[in-house]
Amino acid sequence: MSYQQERYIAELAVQRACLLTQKVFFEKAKGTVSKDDKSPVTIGDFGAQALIISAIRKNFPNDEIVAEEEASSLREDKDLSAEIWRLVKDIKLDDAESDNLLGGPLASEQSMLDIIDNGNSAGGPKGRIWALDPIDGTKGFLRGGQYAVCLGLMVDGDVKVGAIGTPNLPVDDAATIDASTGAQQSETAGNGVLFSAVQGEGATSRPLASGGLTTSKSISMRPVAKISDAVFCEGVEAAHSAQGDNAAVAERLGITAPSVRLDSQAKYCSIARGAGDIYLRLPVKKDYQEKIWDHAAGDLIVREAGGQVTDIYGNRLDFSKGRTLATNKGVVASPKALQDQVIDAVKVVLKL
Ligand SMILES: Nc1ncnc2c1ncn2[C@@H]1O[C@H](COP(=O)(O)O)[C@@H](OP(=O)(O)O)[C@H]1O
Ligand SMILES: [Mg+2]
Repeated sequence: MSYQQERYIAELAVQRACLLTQKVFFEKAKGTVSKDDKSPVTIGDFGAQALIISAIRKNFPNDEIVAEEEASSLREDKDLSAEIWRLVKDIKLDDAESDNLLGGPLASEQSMLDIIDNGNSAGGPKGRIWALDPIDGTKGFLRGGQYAVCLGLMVDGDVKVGAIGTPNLPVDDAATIDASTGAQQSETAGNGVLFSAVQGEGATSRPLASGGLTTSKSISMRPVAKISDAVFCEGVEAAHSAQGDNAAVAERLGITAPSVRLDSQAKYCSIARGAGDIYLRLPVKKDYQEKIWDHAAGDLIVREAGGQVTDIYGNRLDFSKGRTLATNKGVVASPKALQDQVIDAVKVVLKL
C-alpha cells in the first residue's frame, strides 16, 4: 500500500503548525522575553500539537497518536490556555482547499484541550500510530536557531511516512550550513523547508511556504569518496549527546573538519540532502531512553535518502517498543556505505 494520502495530510498539517510556531516566535520570543522565559515554547508546543492532532483526527479518525505534550497543566492555567487558543483559532493555510482538507479551525478552547490529550497513546507494535513532536529542538527555537515540527506514521511498529518542517533551514538544498551562524531567522527570504518521505518511495524537500506535492524535489545524501572528507553533525546541547565522544569518533575516522551543530531533527534533514554526512548522537546518560517522536520522521527521511540509521551498537531503531526507543542507545546516521565503518569507530571509542 502506498501512503501518499498520509504524506499529503502530514505535510499540510506540519506546514500549518509551522505557521503557528513562527507567529509565536515573532510575537513572543524575539527580543521581548528573557531567555529564561519558557512560555514561547509552551505556547508553540501546545498550539502546534492541537493543530496537527485535529488534522489527523479529521482524516484518520481511528489512528492512535503518541505526542510529547498532555493538557493537564494547561487546564489549570486559564490564562495560558486562553493565550494559546487566541493563536490557534486564527491559523490557516493560505490555500482554502488545503485548509479544508485539515478540517478547518477547531470549534472551541475546550475542544483544543481535549484534542491535545489525544496524543496519549502508549505506542507499541500493532496498528497505525502517529508520533508527533510539535516543537523539537525547543532550545533552538528560543535561540532563533534550528527547530523542527515532526510527524511520523508507524504501521505495526515500522515507520511508513515522515514529515518535518524546519522554518529556519535554508530552502536551497545545496546551501551549506555554517555552524557559527546557526541562528537563521525565518523572516530572512529563503528559509523554511518541508521534508517528507514515504517508505520505499524516496525522500523530498519543498519550500515550506509553497503548497502541495507538485513543488517537491527528490533529495539524497551526498556521495562521500573518502570518509575523512565527511562532515559530521551533532546537537548543540551538550546534555543531549556526548560531544567529546562524538569528536573522538570523528577523529578516529580521520575527519578534521569541525562538527556542524544544529538543534532538533534538522540534523537528519540536513544530512538527507547532503548538507553534512554523518549524524552522531552518542549517549550522555546511560539510562536515557530516546523518545520515538524525536526520531521517527527523521529516521525514515534519512533512510529514504540513501542513508542508514542505527543505535551505537549498529541496530536499527525499533519504534515498536512504546513511547521510547527502549531497546536502543544513542543514534548514528550516515550514508549506507559508510555506516559499518562509523559503527566500528563508535565501538572502539565507547569500548563496546
Ligand atoms: N539526556 C538526553 N539525551 C538525549 N536526548 C535528550 C536528553 N534530554 C532531552 N533530550 C531530547 O533531546 C531533544 C532535542 O534534541 P537535540 O539536542 O538534538 O536538538 C529534546 O526534544 P525537545 O526539544 O522536543 O524537548 C529532548 O526530547
Ligand atoms: Mg523533541
